[in-house]
Parts: sequence; structure tokens; C-alpha cells
Amino acid sequence: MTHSHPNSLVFRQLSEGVSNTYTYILVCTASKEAVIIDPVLETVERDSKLINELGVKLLYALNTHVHADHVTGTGELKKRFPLMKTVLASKANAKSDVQVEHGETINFGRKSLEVRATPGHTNGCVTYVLHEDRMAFTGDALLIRGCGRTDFQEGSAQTLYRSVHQQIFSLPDDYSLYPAHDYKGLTCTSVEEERNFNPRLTKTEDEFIDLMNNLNLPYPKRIDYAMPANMVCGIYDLMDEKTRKTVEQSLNKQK
Ligand SMILES: N[C@@H](CCC(=O)N[C@@H](CSS)C(=O)NCC(=O)O)C(=O)O
Repeated sequence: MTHSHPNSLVFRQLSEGVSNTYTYILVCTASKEAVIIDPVLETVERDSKLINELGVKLLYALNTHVHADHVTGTGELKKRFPLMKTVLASKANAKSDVQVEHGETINFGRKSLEVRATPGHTNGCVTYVLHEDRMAFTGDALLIRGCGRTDFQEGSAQTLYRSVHQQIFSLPDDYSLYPAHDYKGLTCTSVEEERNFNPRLTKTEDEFIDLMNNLNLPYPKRIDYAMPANMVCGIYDLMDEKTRKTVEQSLNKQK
């Protein structure tokens, strides 16, 4: 891994094409300590290879929330990097090594991610803010020109609207925003762009609630096994037998 400045960051945005999920790897170059955000089960092999090639020490695998559309890669990553800790918000009421609260930080080397609670898509959704590099990882709370749906997993349009306005749009204009998904090939946005051009979040709160309550989206195809699997961070040994078998079958089908 090459780097020019002791405080610099190595940053990788990785995509998974079936669920259109983005995974992020962040490395503090001074210490070579790293975190991964929202890894996906199907791409664990690829991500592990990259982590090894970069020669870094993976400290944490952070899930921005309990995903409903894909199985997290954190369980399989833990087998490959046994010292790594899984992280979820305590509000997710799930099993993880570390449970974070609003206002806490996750530290790797000289870098520090601030945890901001951004519920609404789910109760346990958080946004991770890396102030020194002017970046935030918004999970499904804020998507590029969109936002996470609010019709299951304790979703609430009013809560989401307030989360985005109070916790994400309150960041400086030039902060780059990285979502957990994009369905149109876009990769990154900024606070200023979303404050001006997000077709949902520029509406009034009442208009937003009305719009979100009438999206009528089909349920994610994998929700029935992805949610219970993600409630235990994708760790096979902690899954009930039916969930574990379904996860294994779905993985084998894709090989
Ligand atoms: N078709 C996909 C699910 C697509 C979907 O519902 N995406 C979620 C985020 S993952 S739960 C979402 O919030 N979308 C917002 C929107 O406006 O579409 C599947 O079957 O997995």
C-alpha cells in the first residue's frame, strides 16, 4: 500500500451487482488499521483478497443497519480475520461484538468515525461520519436522489425525514455522501447536492410522509432469510437452522 501523507486515507468503494450494494474499505495509512462498511456475503472472497493485498489490519466490520435485501458478509469475514469485530447500533437489538450509540466513535489508527443515529428506514440505522476526510456513509437513510423505504422493519417516514434533515443535511455542504445502494449507477453525492436536488427530501415533511406511504414497492426477494441472518451479523453458528440452510443454498446457487 503506498501513501504520501501520514494522515491520509486509503478509500475503496466496492459494488455487489445483485443487490446493488456498496461496500467501503477505509484504511488509516499511518497505522494500516482498517474498517469495512456494509460487506456482502457474496463478495467476501473479493474483499478479503483486497484487504490482504493492501496489507492492513481489519479492526471492524460495520453494518449501517440490519439489511433486508442481502446477507451481510461480516460473519464470513470474521472467519478470515478473527480479530475483527462486528458492529451494529444498539437500537438494532441484534447480536454484534460491538453495539454503538449515537455520538460514540469507532477509531482506527488516527481516524475516527462518528456514529449518528439516523432511524426511519429501520430503528437501528446509523450514519458514520469521517469528519477529517469530509465524508459520511449514510447506509439506506439517504440514497443518491432518494432514500430508504419506510414500509417494514419499524420504518417511519416522519422519523426518516427528521433523521436526514437533522443528522445529514446539518453536515457542511461539501461533505461527500456514500450510500449503501444505488440502482442507477451513481456512486457518490454531497450534502449540498442532496439538499438541493433530492426529489423526496426537498419536500415538506407532510408531502414526504404521503409520498413514502404510497410507494407500493415489492418486498425485497431475500427478506425472509436475510433479516434473521443479519440479526446475528451473518454468523452461521448463531443462525437458526432453517435460515442457515437457506443462506447456504442461495450462496451455492450463485456459484
Ligand atoms: N428489489 C430489491 C429491493 C429494492 C429495495 O427495496 N431497496 C431498498 C433498500 S434495500 S431494503 C430501498 O429502500 N429502496 C428505496 C426505493 O425507493 O426503492 C430486492 O428484491 O432485493
